[in-house]
Amino acid sequence: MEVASMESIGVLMTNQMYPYLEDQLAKRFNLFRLWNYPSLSAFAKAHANSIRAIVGSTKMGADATMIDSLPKLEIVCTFSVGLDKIDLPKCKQRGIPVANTPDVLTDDVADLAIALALSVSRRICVSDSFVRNHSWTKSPFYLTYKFSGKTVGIVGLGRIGSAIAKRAAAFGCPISYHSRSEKPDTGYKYYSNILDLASNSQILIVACALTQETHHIVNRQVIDALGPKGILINIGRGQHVDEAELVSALKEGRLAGAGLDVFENEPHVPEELLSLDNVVLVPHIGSDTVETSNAMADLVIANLEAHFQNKPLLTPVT
Ligand SMILES: O=CC(=O)O
Repeated sequence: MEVASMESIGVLMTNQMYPYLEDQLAKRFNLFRLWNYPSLSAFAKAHANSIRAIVGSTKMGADATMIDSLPKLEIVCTFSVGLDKIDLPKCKQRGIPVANTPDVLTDDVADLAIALALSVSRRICVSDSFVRNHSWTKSPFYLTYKFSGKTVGIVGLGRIGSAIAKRAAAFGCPISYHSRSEKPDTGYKYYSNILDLASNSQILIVACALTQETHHIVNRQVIDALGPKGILINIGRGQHVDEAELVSALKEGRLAGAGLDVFENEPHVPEELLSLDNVVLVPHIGSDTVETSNAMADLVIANLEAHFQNKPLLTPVT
């Protein structure tokens, strides 16, 4: 099928993501924007039979209700590596392939994990404010803590976890990890139990996928095992961490600090975190660079075009 003949194919974007992606989709397909409709049911009533593809994101994917309301749906693509907003069993049951955007974002997310670990350890954000608000003219900044050489524990040694490990190793950090199964030939120490990983780490970095098994994988026990000198970094999903427990631990000095890209109820962040000097908070920007966002958008388009040309998907979720 020629690219031009795809113009009649109905594609539903679930929410506003990235203008370049939206423009490219609109150029190639018959693009429907869900946010222009009062509700999914109002949209489905008008256009259910037109939609052959969904493009979702970390904010809104494709849940069972959406999938069930689109009888002609053939493929779900997500502008993300994470699949937690897609009902995968439902897609499987309907024989609907799913494609995400792995690999192209790995470097950025791993870079951010290290940036957060450095920022928390060295209090980069607080010391930046210290200069801006002229405090430096009155006193020197207080001493912070070293990052190089700290023991780093990684939860989830997939593509992103491995990229974080590589970077942390370059800082002279001994690396350990926890995952469902031991990975052969990594040279990193494996812990089958996250509590043991946390007890043996000074910095714990969450980099696994969000599933039922990993929901609140960082709970009070894990936080206490990491201990009052420990730092937690989360570039996975907010739901990996019991946020209420994290807030209490930080307030009570049972944890030294945290660097968070993700939150349980994004974009809402617990008020208590906002006044703490020992946390660095960023708005789920792990892959949000121009280069990577473009690459992710191109991958979404390439997967859709492959599907509608009966070619194999570039990055199918298996
Ligand atoms: O959170 C970002 C992603 O899943 O790509």
